[in-house]
Amino acid sequence: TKEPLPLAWAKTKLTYRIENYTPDMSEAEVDDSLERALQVWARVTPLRFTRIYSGVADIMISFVGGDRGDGSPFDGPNGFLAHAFFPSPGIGGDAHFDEDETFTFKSSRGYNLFLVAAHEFGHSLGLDHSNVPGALMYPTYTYTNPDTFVLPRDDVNRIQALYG
Ligand SMILES: O=C1CC=C(NS(=O)(=O)c2ccc(-c3ccccc3)cc2)CC1=O
Ligand SMILES: [Zn+2]
Repeated sequence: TKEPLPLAWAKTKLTYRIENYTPDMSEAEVDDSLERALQVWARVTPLRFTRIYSGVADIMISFVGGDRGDGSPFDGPNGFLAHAFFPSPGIGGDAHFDEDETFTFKSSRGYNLFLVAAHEFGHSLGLDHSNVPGALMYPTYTYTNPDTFVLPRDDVNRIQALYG
C-alpha cells in the first residue's frame, strides 16, 4: 500500500538555507525577514530552525524567475509571488520566491517579504490554506505592519494541531 504523504515533519529541529538573494533588498534585510518569518512558527510550537550555509537543508530557500522545471513555473510580475512544498524528503519544505516580484522589508509597497515568507513557511510545515479572513494562511495577501504582526488564532490552532 502507498504510504500516506506526511502531513508534518517527524522532527522538530529543522535546517534552512538561503541559496541566493533578491536585489530588491539588502542581504541583511532578507536574512532578517526570513529568520523572523520562521520564528513566527517557532514561537508557538516545539519547532526550532537552524541556518546552514552549504549542503542540503530541510527548507531550501531561493529567489527564482521563470520556469525552473519544478513543474510550477513563475509568471512574471504579480500573479504567483511564491510557492512552497509540503513536508517530505527532497523538495519538501522548500520555498521559492518569484524574482520578478518586488519584495520589500518595512514598506507596504510591493510585497512584504516577511509576510509572504511566513505564509509560505506555513506550507513548508504542512499547513494548507485557511478559510478564516485575516489568517496568515488565508490565500490572499494583505499587508500588515511586520513590527506589530501577531500570528492569528486560527493559524496558532492549526499549527499546534500538527506540532503541539
Ligand atoms: O498556496 C499558494 C498557491 C498560490 C499562491 N499564490 S501567491 O503566490 O500569489 C500568494 C498569495 C498570497 C500569499 C500570502 C497570503 C497571506 C499572507 C501573506 C502572503 C502568498 C503568496 C501562493 C501560495 O502560497
Ligand atoms: Zn499559500
